[in-house]
Amino acid sequence: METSTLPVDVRPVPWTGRFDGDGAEHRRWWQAVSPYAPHLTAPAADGEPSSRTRPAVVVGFCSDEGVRRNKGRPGAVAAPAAIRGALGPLAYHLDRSVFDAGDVVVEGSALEDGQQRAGTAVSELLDAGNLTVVLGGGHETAFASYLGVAGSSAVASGKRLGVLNLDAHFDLRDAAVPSSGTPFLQMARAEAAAGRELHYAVVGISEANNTRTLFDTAHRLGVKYLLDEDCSAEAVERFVASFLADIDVLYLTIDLDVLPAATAPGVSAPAAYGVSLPVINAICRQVAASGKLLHLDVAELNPEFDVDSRTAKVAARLVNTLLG
Ligand SMILES: N=CN[C@@H](CCC(=O)O)C(=O)O
Ligand SMILES: [Mn+2]
Ligand SMILES: [Mn+2]
Repeated sequence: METSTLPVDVRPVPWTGRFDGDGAEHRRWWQAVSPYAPHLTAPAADGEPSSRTRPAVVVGFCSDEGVRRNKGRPGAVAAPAAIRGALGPLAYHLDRSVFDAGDVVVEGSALEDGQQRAGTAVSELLDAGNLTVVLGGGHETAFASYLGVAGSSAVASGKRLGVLNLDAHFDLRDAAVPSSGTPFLQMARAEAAAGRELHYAVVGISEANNTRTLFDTAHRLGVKYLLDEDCSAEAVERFVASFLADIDVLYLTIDLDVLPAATAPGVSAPAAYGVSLPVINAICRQVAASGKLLHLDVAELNPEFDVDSRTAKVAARLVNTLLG
């Protein structure tokens, strides 16, 4: 049997959850997810599957080095296991297969090496016809995701990429070293080096938690954004529809600190205001229905501060919505 050659450090371990029976009518995520092997997800002979049905492959990115460098609260290194733990018991109503490719682990301060390896894994999985799902990690996960998406044949062949970030923060810091606060400026620079422009939009920006210099950078780069206080269901729907209209493929990144602290306490920087879960979930439905979703990631879960696993459960629910 063909085995995976992906550059992961930890092979997938069995998922767990409640057992109600073996039949499809009892199926939960833990019973549906299989370890990834390339031959299992090979594209059908009759062409490319739609993004609504193509197999999804989960990769963990175990890292909080970016949060540590950004002076935040470390702990996101344990998030991939916590999100899998919250997804496992959920009822499985999906029209697609889901595979687990294991984890890329950032050893010590070797963040850039981990981002490169995760990027290589994502590119390979995308080119094999899968929808890729990276479970971070601090928001330094986003640059690993970007490397994977930018290295895919979809983007190399000229499809217009959009990056949609659900986040209280721009993460456009101009810092000497990459961190969880820098990934989108890194992307803008990488896109410019490739002769392209970064199409970057953010929903949920907290004016009080982004300095003037971050707003200036956002304006200079042409970033589209909605402030948290302006996130009515209607405004968000219009904003996302207009962003989706001008791109071919979407990379969606969810920084869980976009949600109010009561909904998502388990993050490095909990939000005093935040965007409500129904609005964030509606974006996930809209994105899933668009058929443009190429890749997604979920970042910034910190299990050390996660009261009753609330934030992990929210992350699992959003992934379930996006893949369902
Ligand atoms: N990824 C996190 N980014 C935020 C964190 C803000 C904070 O710790 O207060 C940022 O750098 O702006
Ligand atoms: Mn962020
Ligand atoms: Mn944030």
